[in-house]
Amino acid sequence: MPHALLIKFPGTNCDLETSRALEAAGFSAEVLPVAHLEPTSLDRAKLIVFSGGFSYGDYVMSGRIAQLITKHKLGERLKQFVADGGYVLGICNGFQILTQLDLLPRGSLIHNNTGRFICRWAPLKKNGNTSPFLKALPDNFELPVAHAEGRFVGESGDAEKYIKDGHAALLYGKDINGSSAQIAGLQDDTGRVFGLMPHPERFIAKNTHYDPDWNGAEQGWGYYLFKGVAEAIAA
Ligand SMILES: NC(=O)CC[C@H](N)C(=O)O
Repeated sequence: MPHALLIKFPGTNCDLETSRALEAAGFSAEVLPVAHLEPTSLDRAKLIVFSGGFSYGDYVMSGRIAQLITKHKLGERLKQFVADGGYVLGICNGFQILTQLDLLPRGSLIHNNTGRFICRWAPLKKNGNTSPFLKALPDNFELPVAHAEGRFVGESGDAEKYIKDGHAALLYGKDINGSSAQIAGLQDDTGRVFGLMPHPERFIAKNTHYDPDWNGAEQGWGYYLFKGVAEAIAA
């Protein structure tokens, strides 16, 4: 059974449902408070997860303090983990944290163009089919979003470049927060590092969707994201 390590910060609040989702997809899941994190904590893991929430109260900007502390605690270990074939998933606040850990293409998640926290179902679409995290999902699906700082921005021309080169693996089906090129999720060159603003862990049971029979899938769409990466790791 592959081992998943979820790193929890003060203010992380999606760790319980995320570890349940990981277990449903066949992982053994460990939630580790950042105070206990050391470079050797990564040794057993095949997947590192940064889950959703409000790490350090979203002070400075979402994810920023957690990035600094993670870098300080792990040094180069996280990069080495990926270079050795490990997988990293950042969900919502976890994606915000991942943006400055030098594991994903450049860009930031800033306040939604509405100026408000948004909490809703979001239509999503895959951009190509290179992400192991999205392999088990259809081209179009929905997941819940819940964020104030979910608007992806890059330097001039970067968002369009990420669409073309496939780094932008997941897009919104319509504009919900002002994200450049409607980017909802980004991956690295290997596809083993993936961050997304929507919450797959909130849609595991299909009856939590407003139309449970939509597309006739057995489970909620979020389940297939965790399943996809479990299958990639097993392959
Ligand atoms: N649910 C989340 O992880 C999102 C919270 C996030 N820190 C925000 O932008 O509001």
